[in-house]
Amino acid sequence: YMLLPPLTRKAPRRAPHNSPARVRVCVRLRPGVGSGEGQDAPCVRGLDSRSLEIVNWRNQMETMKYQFDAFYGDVATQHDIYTGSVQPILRHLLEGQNASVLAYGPTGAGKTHTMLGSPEQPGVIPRAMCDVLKMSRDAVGSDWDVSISMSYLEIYQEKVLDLLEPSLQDLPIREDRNHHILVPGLTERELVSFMDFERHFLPASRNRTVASTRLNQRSSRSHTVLLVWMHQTQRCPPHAHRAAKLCLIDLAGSEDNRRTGNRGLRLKESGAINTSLFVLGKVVDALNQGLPRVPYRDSKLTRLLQDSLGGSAHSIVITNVAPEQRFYFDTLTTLNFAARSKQIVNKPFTHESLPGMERSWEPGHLGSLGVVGGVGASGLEQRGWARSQDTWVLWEGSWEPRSPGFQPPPIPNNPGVLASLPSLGCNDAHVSPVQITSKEEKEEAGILLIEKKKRGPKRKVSQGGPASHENQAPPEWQLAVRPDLLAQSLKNILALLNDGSAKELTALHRIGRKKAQLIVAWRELHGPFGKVEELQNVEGISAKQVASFISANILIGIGSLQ
Ligand SMILES: Nc1ncnc2c1ncn2[C@@H]1O[C@H](COP(=O)(O)OP(=O)(O)OP(=O)(O)O)[C@@H](O)[C@H]1O
Repeated sequence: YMLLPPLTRKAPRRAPHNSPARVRVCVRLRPGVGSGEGQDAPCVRGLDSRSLEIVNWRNQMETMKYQFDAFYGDVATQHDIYTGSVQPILRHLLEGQNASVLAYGPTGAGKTHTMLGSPEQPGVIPRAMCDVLKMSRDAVGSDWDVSISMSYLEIYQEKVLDLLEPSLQDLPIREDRNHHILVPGLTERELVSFMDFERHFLPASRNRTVASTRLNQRSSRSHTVLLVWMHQTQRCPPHAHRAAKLCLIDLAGSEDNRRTGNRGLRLKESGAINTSLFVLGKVVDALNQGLPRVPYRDSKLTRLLQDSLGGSAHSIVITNVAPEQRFYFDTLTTLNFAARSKQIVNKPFTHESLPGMERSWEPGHLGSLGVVGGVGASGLEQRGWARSQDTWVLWEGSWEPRSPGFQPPPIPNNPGVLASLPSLGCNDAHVSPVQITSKEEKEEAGILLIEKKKRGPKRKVSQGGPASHENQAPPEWQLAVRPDLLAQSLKNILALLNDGSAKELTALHRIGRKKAQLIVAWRELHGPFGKVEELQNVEGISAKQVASFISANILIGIGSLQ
């Protein structure tokens, strides 16, 4: 049963005709590491060739189901992934259309295995190179002359570094008048055979490895992009020319989103990784929903991919996840990220009602709401926004499971949110700096910014948290929820109030068994509620309690919005 209203779901939008191509998303589950006793039960289970479920074994009842374009279980081979999801898009290169393959997921989930593989189990990159080079050989004797070349770069801390020529640092990204994305100065090597490819690619990969030992795990903290160009020229007049680009990308580990207390370089790295991955999610979302604005320019990665994601390009994101229970939280976040524009088959649910503990976290569109959250057996997870001048931070955090009825403290909407979350007992906090400056972007993120001219002296904290939190709240800003989302949330709560059994009603915050019974009795006598506020007509429920009920169920953590 869906307990929290779908605060973050947007009305499905049909992509208009001629709209940019959809980005396909598939999930690959890596086999478990180790065997025998002590081995975790896997937290991810395949249901069919497109669906999977994730199980939190601390509470087996907490299960989420997702549907993607394809799901590859732990027995899937490199060949299965390649022929099932990658090879079909390569033929479009011959038509002069760009393509991209991105491996996404936390460290150790199998991105490099999927993209690169090993000599025994070659991955997407060597297989695609073989096919592309074969296409050029097959063209011999045809009307077209096909040539192949490659560039290899890394995006590290929002800087473009040339791996074929490591002395070239921080290259610019430009767009020509035909909207092709170029990296002036980037080294390009012509390839005739697979041996040529290995000759350039292997030492360049070592460049990356050398840097990683020096720069502390740089390999999983940078995005590596192999660009493969296919140029075709007609042998006979009019000697037409076609160019297509294939981008093969091993993304930085998505778990870097969730580092706590990072300082210095680590914090800078996290920020840069988060910016790119966060914007990538927004780009994929915008393309798949047919939104008029796609925020390619907001990160180096998406800017580089501007002509390879959307438009007439063909793209696939391979989301890698690990089965071990200890990666449950990473896996859940990764799947939620990947599922932003996918259908979530059902919402988190619990079969049993344990008053106050069965609230489940609503997954969905990151940042589409000021703060969302809910209490589940795995604790409480919340997301929110905070602002520091023109930089917004998106934060996420979780609290350990608490006693029934546990409410999170109010979260300050201020730039010090990173520092303050751990002190509030939030043990898995992380932030992602994002530039959100235009009104359009704020609306996209679901943020309504309310500028307050001046706030008076310290106000009372409204949700029972320590008063000191209020000291950290910014004097001039507060966040509110977009009215349409708010209306939708209220509608869903109303539906539950009108249709839920007494037991189901106790799943709502601030509704215990007694109040639930009062509501059901009132409903039987007077018929359904017209609006949530009418709860105050129920004898034994005051207007004040209704206000607190609404804010606890919709705006958990936004203490100032009352
Ligand atoms: N499908 C698979 N079958 C067998 N082994 C796998 C599979 N996927 C990953 N592995 C193994 O798991 C380990 C971690 O995988 P890998 O290095 O590809 O992760 P990653 O996501 O690229 O991590 P990082 O972000 O740190 O680079 C490696 O030893 C790899 O060989």
